Amino acid sequence: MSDEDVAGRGGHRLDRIRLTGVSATGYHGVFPHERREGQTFVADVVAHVDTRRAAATDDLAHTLDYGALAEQVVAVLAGEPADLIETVAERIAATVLGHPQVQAVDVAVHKPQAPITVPFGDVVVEVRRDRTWLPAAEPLAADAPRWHPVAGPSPASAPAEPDPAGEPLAVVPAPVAPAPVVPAVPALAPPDPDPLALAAATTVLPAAPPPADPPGPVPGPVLPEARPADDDVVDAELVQDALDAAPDGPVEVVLAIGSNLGAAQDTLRDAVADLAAVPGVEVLDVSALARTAPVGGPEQPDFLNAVVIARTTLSPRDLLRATSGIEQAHGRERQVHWGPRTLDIDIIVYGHVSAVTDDLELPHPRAHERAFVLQPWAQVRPDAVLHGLGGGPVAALAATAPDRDGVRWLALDWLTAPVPAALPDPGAADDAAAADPLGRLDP
Ligand SMILES: Nc1ncnc2c1ncn2[C@@H]1O[C@H](COP(=O)(O)OP(=O)(O)OP(=O)(O)O)[C@@H](O)[C@H]1O
Ligand SMILES: Nc1nc2c(c(=O)[nH]1)N=C(CO)CN2
Repeated sequence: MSDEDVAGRGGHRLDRIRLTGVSATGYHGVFPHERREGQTFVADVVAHVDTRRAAATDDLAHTLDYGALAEQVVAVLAGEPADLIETVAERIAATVLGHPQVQAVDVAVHKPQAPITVPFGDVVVEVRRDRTWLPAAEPLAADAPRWHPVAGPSPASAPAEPDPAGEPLAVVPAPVAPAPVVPAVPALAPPDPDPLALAAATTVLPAAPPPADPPGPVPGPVLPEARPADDDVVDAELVQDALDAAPDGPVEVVLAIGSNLGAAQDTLRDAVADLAAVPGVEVLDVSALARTAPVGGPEQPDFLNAVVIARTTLSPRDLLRATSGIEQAHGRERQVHWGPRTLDIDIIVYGHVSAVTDDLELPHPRAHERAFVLQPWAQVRPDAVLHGLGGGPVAALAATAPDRDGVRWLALDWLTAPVPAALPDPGAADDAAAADPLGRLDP
């Protein structure tokens, strides 16, 4: 199997969960006797994931449960027959990628009893698939039946029956209940009494059942949509995860907006209006405007930052699409990491959802250490609590954040007040702290 590293966001090597030698009797093969009699198939799986959150919390709910994974692999091996072990490998890869926290997967399917006419040790097909190089087969369906060589699919709950010839059925793969699926990363915080937030946490990322639970009706994996079997144009959009699911009801979200290029205050005002105009987004509150020293990146002008509290019925990823669209409409370019920008919109929290995926991380992974986010947030929601790793009461985090001294001033009426002459270029005057052009709040 490929031993090449898989890089996660930021270029770091992803961690690996390796499961080897999972075996089951399956009915794959092109020959009738293979379909009839079955043989042993063995699979090795390496899931490439970021295990830090699970390790930090020592919580199974934040990683891939290898027990559940093994059951899913067996269900594919012992499931619907395919002619080729290539197809079996793709099905396993698709099933493993159904776990949103898995960024890439290596699968090897061995067929040690393959009908080969010369002595041989093993024959194995190895594939690596990820979210850009997608599997070319369907994943295991949540309600996949076990396979019977004579009768075909049969409900997992049905007892073995004699076959028409009066003989007991020869080989019935072990009943495999659809494996419980570990959610992307469920909320770390205790359930929020706010029914909206709770709905978000439980609907978007359902909590994992405790490992000791007997197999029962559990939600299946969030799977790629069906596609024609021989469609070799693989559409990256087809792989979905829990962050694509719309919530049952409106969810409160916190968005951080920032700008340090062009007419920053006008841009931020427009951004608030643009957000309010997105169908499925209702702006509830907008914080004071902060003038902040740049954190990280090259030398650049001060930022203007604010926080928007909104309510949304969009899925987390649809919300990200909407915010990215607004950034682009305001001429956002990504040339320099943490470089100057006309408009930046970060999703700080989406209800109590916690998730780490390639394109969206919730809560925003750096929010807990950014006074330019925390101070405006605490100003508009003094009792807010940031959940997740490094979280805590927002006001307290703001008071200790490393960049707290860079938050120069806060202006309350920035949405309605005319833009003062001193403001168009936030980076122009370094003595802005002293010469507060709006003279409102002193942080
Ligand atoms: N919570 C989140 N909010 C917004 N973007 C996110 C989030 N989590 C992950 N991303 C991803 O981050 C990518 C890069 O975002 P962006 O260029 O705005 O980063 P940045 O603002 O320069 O840095 P930072 O993420 O540290 O604020 C986005 O395209 C998006 O897919
Ligand atoms: N003061 C300040 N510094 C930053 C900001 C920002 O909005 N304000 N955004 C960054 C990347 O999102 C990096 N650094």
